[in-house]
Amino acid sequence: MGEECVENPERIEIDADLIKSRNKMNLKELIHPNKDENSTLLILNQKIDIPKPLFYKIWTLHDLKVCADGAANRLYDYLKDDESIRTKYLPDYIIGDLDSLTEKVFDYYKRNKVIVIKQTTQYSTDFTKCVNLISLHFNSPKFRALISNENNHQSNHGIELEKGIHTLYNTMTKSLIFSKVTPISLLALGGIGGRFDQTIHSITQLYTLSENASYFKLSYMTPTDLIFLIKKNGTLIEYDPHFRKLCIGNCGLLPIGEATVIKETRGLKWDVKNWPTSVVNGRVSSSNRFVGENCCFIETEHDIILNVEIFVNRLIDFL
Ligand SMILES: Nc1ncnc2c1ncn2[C@@H]1O[C@H](COP(=O)(O)OP(=O)(O)OP(=O)(O)O)[C@@H](O)[C@H]1O
Ligand SMILES: Cc1ncc(C[n+]2csc(CCO)c2C)c(N)n1
Repeated sequence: MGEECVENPERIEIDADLIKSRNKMNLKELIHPNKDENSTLLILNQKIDIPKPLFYKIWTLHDLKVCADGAANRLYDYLKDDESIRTKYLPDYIIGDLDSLTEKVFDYYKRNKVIVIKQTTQYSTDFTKCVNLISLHFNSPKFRALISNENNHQSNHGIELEKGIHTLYNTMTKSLIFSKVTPISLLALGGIGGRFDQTIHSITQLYTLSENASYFKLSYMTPTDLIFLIKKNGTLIEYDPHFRKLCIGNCGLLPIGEATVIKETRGLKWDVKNWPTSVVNGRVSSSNRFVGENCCFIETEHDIILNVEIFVNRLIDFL
């Protein structure tokens, strides 16, 4: 069958019941995780640049809060207005090689009983140290026991200094039955749009977690976008019509990891069928948008990255 592209009106009805999709997701749940999942807000080392009420709300909606190294400086600075606020928003963990964490911020969070774990390896990023830590936190009773043992406080919480977190993680995954693991909704702030190597590394994490630790549902929130991975073989993306109308703008289907074919989309302004897409040949569905009243269906031959423009000033009204 040849390729097709049709231009739809601004609103169309999509009958979700008629769509056979392997995966279903709700757009809002990327920010407001479902209560039956474990959830983590991961703060990466870039200036926090979203409205404060939204940040506070997102914070309270997540079970666990983790700062990657210098991200703790960013959190500390973001909450500079009022000391009492700062003590309300203490992360559960700070982890990294601790090269960017300032002494003042290190002392502050240590004093306030935040668990600070040093990992010196220069063969993984502080981001991946965080990801391994988050999985251990939720899935390893042994790790939790190590952390809660007061005797370990002075010795990096009993975690070997170079790459202990990776060793513990690798041991744990050997006995982890993935299908039984409670999904972890992981919302990362920062990581995109600053340094380009870091940005690309962040994108690699969408693919590698989907492949190797699929219980993670990772997405990035920036001041302009939500960015996440759509698995191959069909995903139905659902949303509230008002949420779409007020909080959502453009979207892009981005074959960053590999070229693919978009088998079918239903509910985009420009819906396609059998549409080859690749970064190399320059055929990418950018500046598209959701026109399905309450859902959109996307089916691709390989995993693909989706960015959805968000209006951060309005999000708070829907959380
Ligand atoms: N400029 C940036 N743009 C995007 N993401 C960033 C940026 N700086 C840091 N990050 C993210 O925050 C994490 C923690 O930041 P940190 O400064 O500790 O970086 P790092 O892992 O030590 O890398 P490097 O030593 O290359 O700066 C990084 O692993 C990365 O995911
Ligand atoms: C081939 C190769 N390229 C780069 C690095 C450097 N590196 C990768 S992750 C990291 C930690 C950042 O905090 C550093 C320094 C390496 N080890 N191997």
